[in-house]
Amino acid sequence: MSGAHLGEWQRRSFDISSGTCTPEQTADAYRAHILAIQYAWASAQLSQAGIGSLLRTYSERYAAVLDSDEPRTGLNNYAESVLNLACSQRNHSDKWESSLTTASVLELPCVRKMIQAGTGGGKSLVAPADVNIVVGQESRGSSLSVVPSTGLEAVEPPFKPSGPPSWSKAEGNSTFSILHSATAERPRGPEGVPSHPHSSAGPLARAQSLFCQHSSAPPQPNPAPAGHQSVFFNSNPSKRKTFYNSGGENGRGGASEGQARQDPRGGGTNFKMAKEQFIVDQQKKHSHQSQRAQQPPGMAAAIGGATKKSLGANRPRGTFSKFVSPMPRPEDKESGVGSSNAQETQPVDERLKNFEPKIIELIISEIMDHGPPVAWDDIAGLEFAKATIKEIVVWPMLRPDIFTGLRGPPKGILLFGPPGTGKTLIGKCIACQSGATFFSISASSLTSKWVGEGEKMVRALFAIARCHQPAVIFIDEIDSLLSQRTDGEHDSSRRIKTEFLVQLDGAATSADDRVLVVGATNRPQEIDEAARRRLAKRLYIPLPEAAARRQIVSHLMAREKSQLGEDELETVVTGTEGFSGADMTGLCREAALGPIRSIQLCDIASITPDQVRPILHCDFQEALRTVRPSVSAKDLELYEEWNKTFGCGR
Ligand SMILES: Nc1ncnc2c1ncn2[C@@H]1O[C@H](COP(=O)(O)OP(=O)(O)OP(=O)(O)O)[C@@H](O)[C@H]1O
Ligand SMILES: [Mg+2]
Repeated sequence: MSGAHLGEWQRRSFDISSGTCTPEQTADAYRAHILAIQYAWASAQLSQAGIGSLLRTYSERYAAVLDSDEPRTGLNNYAESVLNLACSQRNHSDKWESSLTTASVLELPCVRKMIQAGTGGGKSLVAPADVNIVVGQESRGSSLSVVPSTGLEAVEPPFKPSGPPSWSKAEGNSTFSILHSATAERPRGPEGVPSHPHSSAGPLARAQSLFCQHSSAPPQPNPAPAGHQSVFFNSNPSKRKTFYNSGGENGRGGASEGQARQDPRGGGTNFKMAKEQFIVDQQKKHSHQSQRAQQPPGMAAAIGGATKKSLGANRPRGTFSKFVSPMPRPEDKESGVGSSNAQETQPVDERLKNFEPKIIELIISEIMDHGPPVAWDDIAGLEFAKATIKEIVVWPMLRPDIFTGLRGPPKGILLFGPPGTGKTLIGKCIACQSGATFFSISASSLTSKWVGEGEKMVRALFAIARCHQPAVIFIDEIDSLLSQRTDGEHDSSRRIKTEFLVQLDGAATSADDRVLVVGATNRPQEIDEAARRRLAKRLYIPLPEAAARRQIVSHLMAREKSQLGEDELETVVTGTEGFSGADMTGLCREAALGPIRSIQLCDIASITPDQVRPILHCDFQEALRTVRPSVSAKDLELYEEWNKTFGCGR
């Protein structure tokens, strides 16, 4: 090593051994050591044996700092960071305070009007069935939502108002005398007394019993019918949760079931608030998705499907999509909800014992996914790249016993070339055809998922991949993950890069591991030189040649109603020199719109699909006027140049 390097090394070693460093500083120092070793290796300053021993020593020390739970010496603060993150989020375990109180109800204009009307001895201004509608509309900001059509039944089901209510000034407050009269008509309990516990209490108490049924009031010996809950949610969060969780096998079942069970009317009402229905619908959808996600990885391959796994782009998003709160909810623990899931994702392998179950769960549940299969024939042209990939990826995965020693496959492949030439498509095809466990991650999801947790995700990703061998880790747009390291860059992204390099071929990887990293990029020149060396097989994915363009057009036209003669096809092919595969697809899409554009506007509503004319050559000619190639000749030169310098093609 050079003198400067050794000096720096010495300074860091003193720092570490001084005992005054924080765990972060110690981890940084070890990381810097590892980098220095790697650079020394790259520039052949150290022997192979020395490198191996040094890397092993410092990787172990680095790992010890990263994985240790000891707050003084370790960095394993994942739970803490997650808690910090989660603290700023509101979720259904937060306390829920209703803004609707007895006082605020009395302040409502409609109630005031009714009071005045009652005081004035006039008749009711509002029909009983409208009461809840008015209350609902006036209580802005209260979380009330009332379905108007359900009327009074939804407010107070056991009441059966027959005829106009009697508005009397009895008991001082005329507003609630309507309740009093209704109480008299309430169905009686077995003892023949009105079942309402406050039948003899003052009107205010009765009003409270109606509007704040289960709030902070002391426990009631004979609770009011559960029908109240559907309208006036109380401010007690635990009961509210019980309400949501009351139905369904998984403890998160629909509100309707719970409601039917609690409904004292016996006959069972189908009344459901819009919010409840929404929750039930979302839960059904969610349980469907999780069933799909829980399919074991090998199963899809066994049924001929692909094991494409994606983190990010293809995942359905939404409030109820697959977000799993990192904090177990108390009721989940009690009911055992999620325990089966947790068991499935428990680290069963020795190698995973140092990783937090949540990270493993995150990678297994979010990175693994299933998608539509792509065959090698779906990729037009690129014969050399396809043959090389089959040789490196597919065969060694199928016959590991033959591909040993010098014949062992490289640990990393880089697919580079202009945009839209099929790099991602090849990734999908590898996923389907290699029979390996396929992890597809986008670099951005690794860097942004949990800030500061990226390197742990990377370590866990490789550890899980090693447990699921043979495995392929596909990283699309890898340049954003492994770009050149600069002085000004963020510390966390530098740590992720270093971790990646260590994992790609450090002491962490054994020669027998069948974990292949496939990176795809259209900016190969931005990739860090250390990463470039590790992605040993660098394959150029060029623009499609004439034969490939012809294949793309005929492949796409075969699925549509089209009439394109051989000569016409040839003119399309010659007219699309410089088009990428994606441009060709775009051209075909544009041409396919030609027959639709030729339909008269007045006919478009009534025409049947059979009456739409086939796609013709003139549609392609028209489309060629608007679709242009997306790759410039200058860009192409850069790729060619990079391929000549670093590529592995012929
Ligand atoms: N060789 C090809 N054969 C068939 N279709 C192709 C080919 N190349 C590209 N396409 C079409 O173009 C679309 C985009 O291709 P893909 O996403 O693989 O490009 P890419 O090389 O990953 O581009 P980028 O660098 O911008 O990510 C594909 O979905 C496919 O429809
Ligand atoms: Mg791509």
